[in-house]
Amino acid sequence: MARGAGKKHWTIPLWQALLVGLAALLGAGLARAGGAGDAAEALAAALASGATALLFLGPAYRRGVAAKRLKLIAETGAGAEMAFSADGRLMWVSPAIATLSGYSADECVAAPDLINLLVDELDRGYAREQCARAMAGETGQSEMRLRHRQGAAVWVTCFWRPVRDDGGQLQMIRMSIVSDQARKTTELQLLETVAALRRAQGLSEHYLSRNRDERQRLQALLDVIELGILFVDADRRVRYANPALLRIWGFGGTGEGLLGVRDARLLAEAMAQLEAAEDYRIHVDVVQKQRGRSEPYELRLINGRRLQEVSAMVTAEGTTRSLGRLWVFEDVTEQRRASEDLLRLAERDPLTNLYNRRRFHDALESGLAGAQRGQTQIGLMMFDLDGFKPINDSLGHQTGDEVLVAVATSIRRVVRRNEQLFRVGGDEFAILIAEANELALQELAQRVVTEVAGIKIAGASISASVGYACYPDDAPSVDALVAAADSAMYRAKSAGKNCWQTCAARGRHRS
Ligand SMILES: Nc1nc2c(ncn2[C@@H]2O[C@H](COP(=O)(O)OP(=O)(O)OP(=O)(O)O)[C@@H](O)[C@H]2O)c(=O)[nH]1
Repeated sequence: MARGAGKKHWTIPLWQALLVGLAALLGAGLARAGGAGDAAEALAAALASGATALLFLGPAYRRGVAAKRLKLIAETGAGAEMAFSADGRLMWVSPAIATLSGYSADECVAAPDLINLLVDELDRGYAREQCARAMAGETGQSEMRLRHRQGAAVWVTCFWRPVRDDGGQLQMIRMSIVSDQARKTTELQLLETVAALRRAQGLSEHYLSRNRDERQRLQALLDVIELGILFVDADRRVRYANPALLRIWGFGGTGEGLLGVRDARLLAEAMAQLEAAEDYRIHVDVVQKQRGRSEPYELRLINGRRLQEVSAMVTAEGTTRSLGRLWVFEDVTEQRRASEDLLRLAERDPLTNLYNRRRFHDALESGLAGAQRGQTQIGLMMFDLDGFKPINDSLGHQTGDEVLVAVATSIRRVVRRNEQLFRVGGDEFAILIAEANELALQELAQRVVTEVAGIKIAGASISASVGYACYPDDAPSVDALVAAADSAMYRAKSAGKNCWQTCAARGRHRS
């Protein structure tokens, strides 16, 4: 709207306007009007209707009182009141405009462009549109931001309506401006809170989804892994069991089916499958009291399978509070079988399945060390087949093999618990006898001679020459003992074979 015409914002004398306004109020019914906005409307109507209303006024003193009241009503409203002429000039504005905008009523009336002065840059275009509507005689309201003199934006709602004379002619436009700042601030705070909540919700959904993905990956891992995983909580109830655990222990159902089951029930089911069940129960009691990771424990099942078990207490992050215990079981049957096969290959003679020379030396050393510690005697008996080469040559290598296997089988039958049998060379064997005594050695030597001589294969004549010596009486070391037993055996060969001899120092001869 265009600037006001004069310096003052009243375009007719104040006394005249107030009195005319009061007359209009009386005429229109003040009781219906009620508020400051209506008072301003009445004032505006008075401005429009001009001096004719003066006809209804009373004495001079009453005029003065009414004018003061009307002025008071117009000037003390919470919002600013404005009156524009029909051609858009600001004719009057109440002092409350200073509270809203920081500009005095005089400054507003004098402003060359009221919108530029009062309205925030962002809303100026909108304000001009609204003005054009008002000028076109529309009634309406619009929300916009004023720009306070001190820089802050102030949200307001403007109510505007045309004021017409009795003939319908546009006399002026009346506008009320009410501050919306408090409501807007609350609204903005609310919006910010909602936005913050949405952000928080988005974030938590993001983490939830990440968590779900993480769980899926972990679940997939635990489902395919061959290790049996069992988690038992601090109340000793199952919280998790993966499919491999059910397979390994032969537990029926699913992992969910075990949820909440007491660990004692699982232990009982496990113990029913174990070879040394009581040992395992003791082991479980011991590790339950340990905080850290337990040592691997090997379990032998009655069905021949072997399991390895490790467990560890799980504590709450950053504390020592126990959340329960994680048990991991691995079926090591195949691994053990493979390593036992390797060990057998390394220690045993593949033809006779007797311990080989390598194992013989190990056993000899540990046997001598044991005898030394226990102050006991250990005996070494060596025997070699007589005329084995001719058997090979005449009957074939295959028959020779059969003879070797037959010798191993028959001598294995005559050795006792404290005696170990070895094949130390082609047709050469040894027996290590712990806690040996002379009589037992002689009896064993004779049994060997007799057993070998009794073997009948393809009409071959089979016999053995046997010699023995003892530690520490005949030899003080491993090498010396081997040499002494060997020499006794050769003495038996020299003595005609198919007999036994002890070492030369003792001077014993064939039985
Ligand atoms: N069939 C077979 N023969 C073997 C094996 N290992 C060694 N031999 C043979 O065993 C024979 C051992 O011969 P000797 O002990 O020296 O000869 P011997 O005829 O027994 O002579 P004496 O011991 O003096 O009676 C050799 O001919 C070897 O080839 C084997 O695994 N299988």
